[in-house]
Amino acid sequence: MKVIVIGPHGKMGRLITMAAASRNDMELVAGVAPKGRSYIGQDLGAVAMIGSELGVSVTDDLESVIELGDVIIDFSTKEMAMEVLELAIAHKKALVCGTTGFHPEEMQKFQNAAKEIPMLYAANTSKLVNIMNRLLELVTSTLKDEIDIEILEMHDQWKKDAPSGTSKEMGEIMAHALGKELDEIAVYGREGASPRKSGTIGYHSLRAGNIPSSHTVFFGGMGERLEITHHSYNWECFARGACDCAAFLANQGPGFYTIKDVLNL
Ligand SMILES: NC(=O)C1=CN([C@@H]2O[C@H](COP(=O)(O)OP(=O)(O)OC[C@H]3O[C@@H](n4cnc5c(N)ncnc54)[C@H](OP(=O)(O)O)[C@@H]3O)[C@@H](O)[C@H]2O)C=CC1
Ligand SMILES: O=C(O)C1=N[C@H](C(=O)O)C[C@H](O)C1
Repeated sequence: MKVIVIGPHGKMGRLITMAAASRNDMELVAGVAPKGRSYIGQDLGAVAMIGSELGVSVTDDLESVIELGDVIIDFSTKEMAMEVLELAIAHKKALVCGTTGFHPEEMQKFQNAAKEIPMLYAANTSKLVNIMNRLLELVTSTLKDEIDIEILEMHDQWKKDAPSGTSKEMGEIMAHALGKELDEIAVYGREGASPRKSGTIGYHSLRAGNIPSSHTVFFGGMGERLEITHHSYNWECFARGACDCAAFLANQGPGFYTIKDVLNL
Protein backbone atom coordinates (compact mmCIF):
# COMPACT_ATOMS: atom_id res chain seq x y z
CA MET A 1 0.00 0.00 0.00
CA LYS A 2 1.42 3.37 -1.02
CA VAL A 3 0.97 6.01 1.67
CA ILE A 4 1.03 9.84 1.61
CA VAL A 5 1.51 11.55 4.99
CA ILE A 6 0.23 15.08 5.56
CA GLY A 7 2.17 17.19 8.08
CA PRO A 8 5.24 14.92 8.44
CA HIS A 9 7.02 17.47 10.64
CA GLY A 10 4.18 17.55 13.19
CA LYS A 11 3.97 15.54 16.40
CA MET A 12 1.66 12.95 14.89
CA GLY A 13 3.03 13.17 11.34
CA ARG A 14 6.50 12.18 12.51
CA LEU A 15 5.25 9.18 14.46
CA ILE A 16 2.96 8.09 11.63
CA THR A 17 5.90 8.28 9.20
CA MET A 18 7.95 6.16 11.61
CA ALA A 19 5.16 3.63 12.14
CA ALA A 20 4.43 3.32 8.40
CA ALA A 21 8.14 2.99 7.57
CA SER A 22 8.44 0.05 9.95
CA ARG A 23 5.60 -1.92 8.30
CA ASN A 24 6.13 -4.47 5.52
CA ASP A 25 2.75 -3.74 3.96
CA MET A 26 3.35 0.01 3.49
CA GLU A 27 5.53 2.18 1.30
CA LEU A 28 5.78 5.91 1.97
CA VAL A 29 5.57 7.74 -1.34
CA ALA A 30 5.16 11.39 -0.25
CA GLY A 31 5.01 13.82 2.64
CA VAL A 32 3.10 17.10 2.30
CA ALA A 33 3.84 20.18 4.40
CA PRO A 34 2.70 23.83 4.44
CA LYS A 35 4.15 26.25 1.92
CA GLY A 36 7.19 28.26 2.96
CA ARG A 37 8.71 25.74 5.34
CA SER A 38 12.52 25.51 5.24
CA TYR A 39 12.37 21.71 5.09
CA ILE A 40 10.41 21.49 1.80
CA GLY A 41 12.46 19.40 -0.63
CA GLN A 42 14.26 17.51 2.14
CA ASP A 43 13.96 13.75 2.57
CA LEU A 44 10.77 12.61 4.34
CA GLY A 45 12.74 10.39 6.74
CA ALA A 46 14.95 13.33 7.73
CA VAL A 47 12.00 15.71 8.17
CA ALA A 48 10.16 13.17 10.32
CA MET A 49 13.41 12.42 12.19
CA ILE A 50 12.98 8.67 11.95
CA GLY A 51 16.74 7.99 11.83
CA SER A 52 16.98 6.99 8.16
CA GLU A 53 16.22 8.48 4.76
CA LEU A 54 13.27 7.22 2.72
CA GLY A 55 14.27 8.44 -0.75
CA VAL A 56 11.17 10.64 -1.00
CA SER A 57 11.16 14.46 -0.84
CA VAL A 58 8.68 16.48 1.21
CA THR A 59 6.53 18.69 -1.02
CA ASP A 60 4.11 21.55 -0.39
CA ASP A 61 1.82 20.53 -3.27
CA LEU A 62 -0.42 17.54 -2.59
CA GLU A 63 -1.91 17.61 -6.08
CA SER A 64 1.51 17.02 -7.65
CA VAL A 65 2.04 13.75 -5.75
CA ILE A 66 -1.47 12.49 -5.07
CA GLU A 67 -1.50 9.99 -7.94
CA LEU A 68 1.51 8.20 -6.38
CA GLY A 69 -0.54 7.13 -3.35
CA ASP A 70 -3.28 4.63 -2.53
CA VAL A 71 -4.15 6.21 0.81
CA ILE A 72 -3.60 9.59 2.46
CA ILE A 73 -3.15 9.87 6.24
CA ASP A 74 -4.04 13.31 7.57
CA PHE A 75 -3.28 14.46 11.11
CA SER A 76 -2.73 18.16 10.51
CA THR A 77 -5.03 21.14 10.97
CA LYS A 78 -8.73 21.45 10.28
CA GLU A 79 -8.05 23.90 7.44
CA MET A 80 -5.56 21.58 5.75
CA ALA A 81 -7.78 18.56 6.34
CA MET A 82 -10.57 20.20 4.34
CA GLU A 83 -8.20 20.80 1.40
CA VAL A 84 -6.96 17.22 1.61
CA LEU A 85 -10.54 15.95 1.62
CA GLU A 86 -11.36 17.84 -1.59
CA LEU A 87 -8.28 16.52 -3.40
CA ALA A 88 -8.88 12.97 -2.15
CA ILE A 89 -12.39 13.09 -3.64
CA ALA A 90 -11.21 14.64 -6.91
CA HIS A 91 -8.54 11.93 -7.32
CA LYS A 92 -10.57 9.06 -5.81
CA LYS A 93 -8.02 8.28 -3.10
CA ALA A 94 -8.72 6.57 0.22
CA LEU A 95 -8.40 8.92 3.20
CA VAL A 96 -7.76 8.40 6.91
CA CYS A 97 -8.44 11.61 8.82
CA GLY A 98 -7.50 11.85 12.51
CA THR A 99 -7.49 15.63 12.70
CA THR A 100 -9.90 17.07 15.28
CA GLY A 101 -11.73 20.33 15.99
CA PHE A 102 -14.31 20.27 13.19
CA HIS A 103 -17.77 21.81 13.29
CA PRO A 104 -20.74 19.51 12.56
CA GLU A 105 -21.06 20.95 9.00
CA GLU A 106 -17.42 20.05 8.34
CA MET A 107 -17.92 16.56 9.75
CA GLN A 108 -20.83 16.18 7.34
CA LYS A 109 -18.40 16.73 4.44
CA PHE A 110 -16.50 13.60 5.50
CA GLN A 111 -19.78 11.68 5.52
CA ASN A 112 -20.64 12.99 2.06
CA ALA A 113 -17.20 12.00 0.71
CA ALA A 114 -18.00 8.40 1.56
CA LYS A 115 -20.20 8.17 -1.51
CA GLU A 116 -17.06 8.52 -3.62
CA ILE A 117 -14.03 7.28 -1.68
CA PRO A 118 -13.12 4.93 1.17
CA MET A 119 -13.25 7.46 4.05
CA LEU A 120 -12.22 6.66 7.60
CA TYR A 121 -12.59 9.31 10.28
CA ALA A 122 -11.32 8.62 13.81
CA ALA A 123 -10.92 11.29 16.50
CA ASN A 124 -8.93 8.71 18.44
CA THR A 125 -7.01 5.81 16.89
CA SER A 126 -5.96 4.13 20.14
CA LYS A 127 -7.37 0.62 20.53
CA LEU A 128 -7.86 1.04 24.27
CA VAL A 129 -9.79 4.29 23.92
CA ASN A 130 -12.17 2.64 21.49
CA ILE A 131 -12.67 -0.27 23.87
CA MET A 132 -13.25 2.28 26.64
CA ASN A 133 -16.04 3.72 24.47
CA ARG A 134 -17.82 0.36 24.64
CA LEU A 135 -17.63 0.46 28.44
CA LEU A 136 -19.06 3.99 28.47
CA GLU A 137 -21.98 2.82 26.36
CA LEU A 138 -22.61 -0.12 28.69
CA VAL A 139 -22.57 1.94 31.89
CA THR A 140 -24.74 4.71 30.42
CA SER A 141 -27.35 2.48 28.83
CA THR A 142 -27.57 0.41 32.03
CA LEU A 143 -27.88 3.25 34.55
CA LYS A 144 -29.43 6.03 32.44
CA ASP A 145 -30.74 8.83 34.73
CA GLU A 146 -29.48 7.15 37.93
CA ILE A 147 -26.04 8.68 37.35
CA ASP A 148 -24.42 12.04 36.62
CA ILE A 149 -21.84 12.04 33.83
CA GLU A 150 -18.82 14.36 33.73
CA ILE A 151 -15.90 14.16 31.29
CA LEU A 152 -12.42 15.48 32.12
CA GLU A 153 -9.87 15.56 29.29
CA MET A 154 -6.22 16.63 29.63
CA HIS A 155 -3.77 17.44 26.86
CA ASP A 156 -0.56 19.32 26.16
CA GLN A 157 -0.31 23.09 26.18
CA TRP A 158 -0.05 23.25 22.36
CA LYS A 159 -3.30 21.49 21.50
CA LYS A 160 -5.42 23.78 19.31
CA ASP A 161 -8.93 22.48 20.02
CA ALA A 162 -11.01 22.06 23.17
CA PRO A 163 -12.83 19.96 24.10
CA SER A 164 -10.87 17.14 22.48
CA GLY A 165 -12.29 15.23 19.53
CA THR A 166 -12.22 12.09 21.65
CA SER A 167 -14.32 13.63 24.41
CA LYS A 168 -16.85 14.79 21.83
CA GLU A 169 -17.09 11.24 20.49
CA MET A 170 -17.43 9.89 24.03
CA GLY A 171 -20.19 12.41 24.77
CA GLU A 172 -22.03 11.47 21.59
CA ILE A 173 -21.87 7.77 22.43
CA MET A 174 -23.25 8.37 25.93
CA ALA A 175 -25.89 10.87 24.76
CA HIS A 176 -27.17 8.30 22.25
CA ALA A 177 -27.24 5.67 25.00
CA LEU A 178 -29.53 8.12 26.86
CA GLY A 179 -31.67 8.58 23.75
CA LYS A 180 -30.50 12.21 23.34
CA GLU A 181 -28.33 14.33 21.07
CA LEU A 182 -25.14 15.64 22.68
CA ASP A 183 -25.99 19.26 21.75
CA GLU A 184 -29.14 19.07 23.88
CA ILE A 185 -27.36 17.97 27.07
CA ALA A 186 -23.70 19.06 26.96
CA VAL A 187 -22.59 21.65 29.55
CA TYR A 188 -19.12 23.15 29.03
CA GLY A 189 -17.59 23.95 32.42
CA ARG A 190 -19.75 24.28 35.51
CA GLU A 191 -19.29 27.98 36.23
CA GLY A 192 -22.76 29.50 36.30
CA ALA A 193 -24.30 26.05 35.81
CA SER A 194 -24.74 24.87 39.40
CA PRO A 195 -26.66 23.19 40.93
CA ARG A 196 -26.25 20.40 38.45
CA LYS A 197 -29.14 19.78 36.08
CA SER A 198 -29.74 16.05 35.88
CA GLY A 199 -29.40 14.35 32.51
CA THR A 200 -26.57 16.64 31.37
CA ILE A 201 -23.03 15.65 30.37
CA GLY A 202 -20.40 17.99 31.78
CA TYR A 203 -17.19 18.88 29.93
CA HIS A 204 -13.89 19.94 31.51
CA SER A 205 -10.70 20.59 29.53
CA LEU A 206 -7.28 20.95 31.11
CA ARG A 207 -4.14 21.99 29.17
CA ALA A 208 -0.71 21.69 30.79
CA GLY A 209 2.90 20.84 29.89
CA ASN A 210 3.31 17.93 27.51
CA ILE A 211 0.48 15.65 28.66
CA PRO A 212 -0.12 13.46 25.56
CA SER A 213 -3.76 12.56 26.21
CA SER A 214 -5.94 11.62 29.19
CA HIS A 215 -9.67 11.09 29.27
CA THR A 216 -11.68 10.31 32.41
CA VAL A 217 -15.41 9.80 32.52
CA PHE A 218 -16.93 10.14 35.99
CA PHE A 219 -20.21 8.36 36.63
CA GLY A 220 -21.50 9.91 39.85
CA GLY A 221 -24.05 7.88 41.80
CA MET A 222 -25.38 8.21 45.36
CA GLY A 223 -22.71 7.06 47.81
CA GLU A 224 -20.44 5.77 45.04
CA ARG A 225 -18.82 6.74 41.78
CA LEU A 226 -17.17 4.98 38.89
CA GLU A 227 -14.27 6.54 36.99
CA ILE A 228 -13.11 5.12 33.70
CA THR A 229 -9.78 6.57 32.52
CA HIS A 230 -7.45 6.22 29.59
CA HIS A 231 -3.94 7.71 29.76
CA SER A 232 -1.48 7.65 26.88
CA TYR A 233 2.20 8.05 27.82
CA ASN A 234 3.11 9.34 24.37
CA TRP A 235 1.44 9.59 20.95
CA GLU A 236 2.72 6.27 19.51
CA CYS A 237 -0.51 4.36 20.15
CA PHE A 238 -2.36 6.85 17.95
CA ALA A 239 0.23 6.57 15.15
CA ARG A 240 0.07 2.76 15.16
CA GLY A 241 -3.71 2.95 15.07
CA ALA A 242 -3.63 5.42 12.17
CA CYS A 243 -1.54 2.96 10.12
CA ASP A 244 -3.92 0.10 11.00
CA CYS A 245 -6.79 2.27 9.73
CA ALA A 246 -4.92 2.94 6.47
CA ALA A 247 -4.18 -0.77 5.99
CA PHE A 248 -7.87 -1.55 6.58
CA LEU A 249 -8.88 0.83 3.77
CA ALA A 250 -6.72 -1.09 1.28
CA ASN A 251 -9.50 -3.64 0.93
CA GLN A 252 -12.51 -1.31 1.01
CA GLY A 253 -14.63 0.40 -1.60
CA PRO A 254 -16.25 3.82 -1.11
CA GLY A 255 -17.99 4.17 2.25
CA PHE A 256 -17.72 5.84 5.65
CA TYR A 257 -15.69 3.78 8.09
CA THR A 258 -14.67 4.27 11.68
CA ILE A 259 -12.10 2.57 13.83
CA LYS A 260 -14.90 0.32 15.10
CA ASP A 261 -14.81 -1.33 11.66
CA VAL A 262 -11.03 -1.76 11.91
CA LEU A 263 -11.18 -3.31 15.40
CA ASN A 264 -14.44 -5.23 14.88
CA LEU A 265 -15.96 -3.48 17.91
N1 LIG B 1 -7.06 10.80 15.95
C1 LIG B 1 -6.15 10.67 16.90
O1 LIG B 1 -5.96 9.61 17.50
C2 LIG B 1 -5.28 11.83 17.19
C3 LIG B 1 -5.56 13.04 16.62
N2 LIG B 1 -4.74 14.10 16.80
C4 LIG B 1 -5.08 15.31 16.07
O2 LIG B 1 -4.17 15.44 14.98
C5 LIG B 1 -3.99 16.82 14.66
C6 LIG B 1 -2.51 17.15 14.61
O3 LIG B 1 -1.98 17.06 15.90
P1 LIG B 1 -0.42 17.27 16.20
O4 LIG B 1 0.40 16.34 15.38
O5 LIG B 1 -0.29 17.23 17.66
O6 LIG B 1 -0.24 18.78 15.67
P2 LIG B 1 1.09 19.49 15.18
O7 LIG B 1 0.82 20.94 15.25
O8 LIG B 1 2.28 18.95 15.87
O9 LIG B 1 1.20 19.05 13.64
C7 LIG B 1 0.37 19.56 12.65
C8 LIG B 1 1.13 19.40 11.34
O10 LIG B 1 0.32 19.88 10.28
C9 LIG B 1 1.17 20.60 9.42
N3 LIG B 1 0.39 21.51 8.58
C10 LIG B 1 -0.23 22.67 8.93
N4 LIG B 1 -0.77 23.24 7.84
C11 LIG B 1 -0.49 22.43 6.79
C12 LIG B 1 -0.70 22.50 5.38
N5 LIG B 1 -1.35 23.55 4.83
N6 LIG B 1 -0.22 21.49 4.60
C13 LIG B 1 0.41 20.45 5.12
N7 LIG B 1 0.71 20.34 6.45
C14 LIG B 1 0.24 21.32 7.26
C15 LIG B 1 2.15 21.33 10.33
O11 LIG B 1 3.33 21.72 9.63
P3 LIG B 1 4.56 22.46 10.41
O12 LIG B 1 5.12 21.43 11.33
O13 LIG B 1 5.53 22.81 9.36
O14 LIG B 1 3.94 23.63 11.10
C16 LIG B 1 2.43 20.22 11.31
O15 LIG B 1 3.47 19.40 10.84
C17 LIG B 1 -4.79 17.60 15.72
O16 LIG B 1 -6.06 17.93 15.19
C18 LIG B 1 -4.94 16.59 16.86
O17 LIG B 1 -6.03 16.81 17.68
C19 LIG B 1 -3.62 14.02 17.57
C20 LIG B 1 -3.29 12.85 18.18
C21 LIG B 1 -4.09 11.65 18.04
O1 LIG C 1 -4.09 16.48 20.18
C1 LIG C 1 -3.85 15.38 20.72
O2 LIG C 1 -2.79 15.12 21.29
C2 LIG C 1 -4.90 14.36 20.67
N1 LIG C 1 -5.98 14.64 20.01
C3 LIG C 1 -7.09 13.78 19.82
C4 LIG C 1 -8.34 14.41 20.40
O3 LIG C 1 -8.57 15.61 20.20
O4 LIG C 1 -9.12 13.71 21.03
C5 LIG C 1 -6.84 12.36 20.28
C6 LIG C 1 -5.92 12.24 21.48
O5 LIG C 1 -6.60 12.64 22.63
C7 LIG C 1 -4.65 13.05 21.30
